[in-house]
Amino acid sequence: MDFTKPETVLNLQNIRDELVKMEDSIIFKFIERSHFPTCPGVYLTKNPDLSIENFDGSFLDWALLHLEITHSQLRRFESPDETPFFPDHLLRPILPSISYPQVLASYAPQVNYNEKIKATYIKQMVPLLSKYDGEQNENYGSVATRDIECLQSLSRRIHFGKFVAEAKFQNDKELYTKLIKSKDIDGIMKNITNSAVEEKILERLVKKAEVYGVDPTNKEGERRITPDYLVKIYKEFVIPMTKEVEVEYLLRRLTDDN
Ligand SMILES: C=C(O[C@@H]1C=C(C(=O)O)C=C[C@H]1O)C(=O)O
Repeated sequence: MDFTKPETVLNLQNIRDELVKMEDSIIFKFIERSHFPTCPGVYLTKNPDLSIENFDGSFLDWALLHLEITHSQLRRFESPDETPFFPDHLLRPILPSISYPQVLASYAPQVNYNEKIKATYIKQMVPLLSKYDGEQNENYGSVATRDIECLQSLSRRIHFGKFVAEAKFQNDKELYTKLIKSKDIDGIMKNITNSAVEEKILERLVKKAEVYGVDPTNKEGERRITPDYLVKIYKEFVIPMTKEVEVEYLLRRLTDDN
């Protein structure tokens, strides 16, 4: 997929192929996170054991914010497939700007699910991915960097729903215009859903987890990335949030004459 070539971007099969490629990246980042315990202190705002001057968020928030500031100067967030967690803190790139052809509606950057993605990752995914429940202060930096890798991959995957939605809108403007005009959210959700594609994704994840996720060195009682965990994460969190992004993007689509 080449974001300078719109015809490659809005081809639904190309988009689906891209989502398949992201599975491997997400699984390998989950495996990296699985080497550490839950480390709840990383996510605690105003953690008394980890006070950060002039900052009242969590250690993870501080690390993610400062990485995004640097990445914004490297032009990361000019790319249409990147959605920042701290959009109000970005800086201008030090590299020359790339004028990507407009593929998505002008409001696309405002469709930002990262707060929900972060909350879901911390509350629902970390307990499944981490090796055991507990602290490991000496690894706070490693845990935060692994979490950021997971969050950025999950964010890119879920916000790819904007490309899926635009492709589906272009493929059937009449249907979606009618549904959007009548604010038929259930109708939009029903029509963007492709259960066969979802089923195929979950079946493939089981196979990949069996191949990639098994760690023979795991001690008794320690968790590891099992096929069930991966399927649960995708089925209950990743796919539903991707579809929410699709619906939110489509609901505003008639406000833009792109
Ligand atoms: C991404 C798509 O839209 C929906 C979301 C999917 C997902 O998040 O994996 C898969 C199929 C659809 O229900 C698609 O149609 O490919």
